[in-house]
Amino acid sequence: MTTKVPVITIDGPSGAGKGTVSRALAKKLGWHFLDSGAIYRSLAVAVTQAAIDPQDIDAVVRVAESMDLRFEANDPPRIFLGGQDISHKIQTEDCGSTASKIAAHGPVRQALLQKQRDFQREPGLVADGRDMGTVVFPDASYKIFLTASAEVRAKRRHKQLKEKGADVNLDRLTKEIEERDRRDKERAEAPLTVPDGAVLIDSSDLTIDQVIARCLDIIGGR
Ligand SMILES: Nc1ncnc2c1ncn2[C@@H]1O[C@H](COP(=O)(O)OP(=O)(O)OP(=O)(O)O)[C@@H](O)[C@H]1O
Ligand SMILES: Nc1ccn([C@@H]2O[C@H](COP(=O)(O)O)[C@@H](O)[C@H]2O)c(=O)n1
Repeated sequence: MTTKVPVITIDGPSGAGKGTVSRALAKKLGWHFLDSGAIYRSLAVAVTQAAIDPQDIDAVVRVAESMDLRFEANDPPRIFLGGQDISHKIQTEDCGSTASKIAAHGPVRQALLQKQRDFQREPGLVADGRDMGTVVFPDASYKIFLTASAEVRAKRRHKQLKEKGADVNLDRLTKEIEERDRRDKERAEAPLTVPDGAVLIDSSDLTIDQVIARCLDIIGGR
């Protein structure tokens, strides 16, 4: 008999707090954490560094299949591409935007599918992304859809980037995030949507700790 490794999926739009909450939950539970967006962002870095046209899907797929990614679960977590620390490079909105353009293509998503599923290891996994509950882990034990108003999400992202020393303009950032969300929702392949059976949490008026408490309630305080 095989025992299923439990998975909690947290999907939602940009800046809803998925990464923050997923990481905290994984730490509380002593489970693994998958930041699937970081995989798409790393591919965007790899494609840019190789001077490949993001529209050349065959070439992007080849990079996706061969890229050597390593995650280090430090605080903050670090990510290495072929030994190069790209943890800072993947954080820009430009990188998020390129990631979202290449993520719209089915063959690219297919090339990254197993890399994400490999994170499902004992004792459990908290997986953050856009299609965790719909495509990557459709049999997840618990599914959460975390959202917040577009205005709140843009302000959060603006504050986050400013704190990291980035020179960002709120109006421009709001437009870029709206454009990325629209692309993620409207694409034909694995669009961002509320998975069947997911519990919706709107974090617009909740603190990070309140969101974590709600998630723990949903999974029965495991
Ligand atoms: N409930 C909250 N209240 C206030 N700030 C929050 C809340 N949740 C998250 N934040 C802050 O918002 C910023 C974005 O959060 P986070 O990176 O977790 O979002 P995300 O959903 O993972 O976004 P993306 O999908 O674009 O990576 C962070 O600086 C985080 O600390
Ligand atoms: N499961 C996922 C995760 C991410 N993407 C795409 O990557 C972009 C960046 O993701 P972040 O969570 O790091 O902001 C995102 O906008 C999506 O286009 C995805 O398609 N599927």
